Amino acid sequence: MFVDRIKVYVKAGNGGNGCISFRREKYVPKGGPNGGNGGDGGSVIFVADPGTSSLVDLKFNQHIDAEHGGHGLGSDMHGNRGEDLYVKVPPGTVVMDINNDNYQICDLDEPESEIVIAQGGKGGRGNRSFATSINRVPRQAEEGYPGEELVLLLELKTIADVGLVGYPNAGKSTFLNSVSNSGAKTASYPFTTLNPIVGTIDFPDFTRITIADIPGLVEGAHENIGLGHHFLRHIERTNNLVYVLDMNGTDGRDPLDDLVKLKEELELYEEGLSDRACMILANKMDNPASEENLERLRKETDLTIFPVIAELRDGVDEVLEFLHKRVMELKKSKVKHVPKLKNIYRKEGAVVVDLEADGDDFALSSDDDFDFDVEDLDYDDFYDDIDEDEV
Ligand SMILES: Nc1nc2c(ncn2[C@@H]2O[C@H](COP(=O)(O)OP(=O)(O)OP(=O)(O)O)[C@@H](O)[C@H]2O)c(=O)[nH]1
Ligand SMILES: [Mg+2]
Repeated sequence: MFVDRIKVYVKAGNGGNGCISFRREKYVPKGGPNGGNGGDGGSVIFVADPGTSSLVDLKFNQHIDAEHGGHGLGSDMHGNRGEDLYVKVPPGTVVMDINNDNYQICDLDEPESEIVIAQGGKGGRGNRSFATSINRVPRQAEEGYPGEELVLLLELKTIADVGLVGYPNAGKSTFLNSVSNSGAKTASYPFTTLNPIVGTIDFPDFTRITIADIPGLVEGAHENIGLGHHFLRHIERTNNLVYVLDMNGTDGRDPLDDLVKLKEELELYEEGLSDRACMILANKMDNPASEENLERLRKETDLTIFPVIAELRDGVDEVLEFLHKRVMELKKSKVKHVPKLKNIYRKEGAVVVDLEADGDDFALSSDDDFDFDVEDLDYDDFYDDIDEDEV
């Protein structure tokens, strides 16, 4: 089973209570306070685990509770720290706070990234911690603080470089299987694929692209007809969309008509979504009617069209080459060059920051038009890297 939307209750551990206790020994009748502190409660931590592909390990309405901290004891014994609870979720999981208008707490879109979803409560201090020179016998201790508690909506939004969009039976899974080992089931009936399946393609230059087989769209998908939202959600995060058309026009369909309607569905779900279409995979070109449809299609659209017989792997390499190039170019343009700090010093009262980016040196001075206040800068991290004398 594949689950991509689930509600869970999350509760971090409470801190343990502090203890009130006094040293009592045979020859020490009036011993000092020795009540230990309570241990901190464990936190609930979500981890984006690449080995997890669906939220199926969690049950709807499941309670996810981290361990409480132990209470403090006499003889200065502190309570044990509650253990943190790590919960594996698939990369691409969006975490929302149900009690706060589905406010988005985080988006675990980076594999291996983790976030403390609910912070464990701090342990209370025992009476030993309250002793002062004035009050040597404090009869006072703190209770542990409660751990954070949340009701969450987890939603998985597939992350892939390319998304295959098409009507049921167009041949999306057949294509993906022909180029990757996705193992998507193919069959001659619609809705064979019910969940997004991501195939990975490795290239000889050690780059890789991922292609998601997004289940068949139907008219009205934007209104959630045919589980439309369930499918469309996974297109939101795919930067390159490929329209997969059945050029045969099986079941009385017309590929040109399909193209118009697919575009329409995307736009109705989210304005501008259809701008992400980068090509048309004109499939099932193994039929005489297909050639004629292809000619008509060429006149109707400016998108690059690749005629393909997915079933025979005919033409699929050209498609891969095109997608590979496109994805890599997009990725390259997104790389941010973070400037490297070389030096900070004062010059005539102004703070000057020397930076290096892309092999070029440049300097910023507080005399320049900064849109932040130099005094507000946190230099601590910078100072670690540079010579104290120069500052
Ligand atoms: N003639 C012909 N049939 C094809 C070709 N590619 C796929 N098919 C057939 O079309 C049918 C549907 O293929 P799928 O890959 O399951 O289609 P899909 O788009 O994944 O369909 P859903 O998962 O239902 O959305 C299967 O019977 C395939 O064998 C092709 O190039 N030529
Ligand atoms: Mg399929």
